[in-house]
Amino acid sequence: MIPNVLSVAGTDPSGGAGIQADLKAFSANGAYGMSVITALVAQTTTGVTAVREVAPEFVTAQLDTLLDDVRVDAVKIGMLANAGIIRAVVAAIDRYAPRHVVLDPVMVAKSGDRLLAPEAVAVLRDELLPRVDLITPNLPEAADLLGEPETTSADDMPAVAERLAALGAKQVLLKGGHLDGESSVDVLHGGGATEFLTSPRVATTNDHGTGCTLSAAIAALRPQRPDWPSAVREAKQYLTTALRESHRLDVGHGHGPVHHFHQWW
Ligand SMILES: Nc1ncnc2c1ncn2[C@@H]1O[C@H](COP(=O)(O)OP(=O)(O)OP(=O)(O)O)[C@@H](O)[C@H]1O
Ligand SMILES: Cc1ncc(CO)c(N)n1
Repeated sequence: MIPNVLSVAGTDPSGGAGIQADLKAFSANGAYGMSVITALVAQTTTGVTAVREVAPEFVTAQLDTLLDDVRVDAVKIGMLANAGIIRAVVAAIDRYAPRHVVLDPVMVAKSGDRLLAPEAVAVLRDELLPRVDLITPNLPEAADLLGEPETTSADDMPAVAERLAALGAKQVLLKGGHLDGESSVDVLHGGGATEFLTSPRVATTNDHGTGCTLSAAIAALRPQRPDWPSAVREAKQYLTTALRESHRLDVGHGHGPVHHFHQWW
């Protein structure tokens, strides 16, 4: 049976990040995609010009309407914008207890624009993080969640991932995309094990929405695979291929999107 996978996130009219990227990644990874929108974001490859946050009660209305009808096999949570929306999502998780939940703790867009109110970071850490199965922070997000300076070395990443696990996340995928080097290194920590996931760094400026794509691919694959490490490794391979194929796109003048490549297209 094809899994039903839900993205709870903000929008990107240019189709590279947020809900739009998630739905493409779900389809390409064999899932049926659904979405609950938390914020309308006027953004493209060059940055964000405006944000309209959805009222928390309307996020709840979308979640309840959907979850009362449809079985959801996995959820990917992205941009949440503010504390009210975080709490609406927390309440829905408590009510419906979805099977697999991935949290990409989106805080700042690649362009530097904030996508989460600074005072909401503590709410995300204390109320949402302990309720999810996997969190996928990049290095600046990890530093913000831990209230410590950002690491600049891959050697430090296992210890950072361990400190994040101590906040209550069952599995932590710490993304090293912001480090320099020949390889793009992530660390997966959970269930008492730590592993490095290393892929060749693709020389491209088409890196808008890489984090969204990775977490969405993980959510799509998890119901189809026996455990988190299998889903995460395959999703990382999917992202590397999507980055490699991105040169075939001509979208915008800034950080372009990745190509949600499928072998039969
Ligand atoms: N040039 C690249 N080549 C290969 N992999 C990359 C490259 N850039 C990023 N990655 C990988 O992409 C994933 C996302 O990493 P990153 O740390 O950039 O996340 P992010 O900042 O959340 O992304 P975004 O905010 O654009 O959605 C990680 O698995 C990282 O290793
Ligand atoms: C809606 C949305 N979510 C996440 C990101 C992070 O890339 C973005 N730019 N926009």
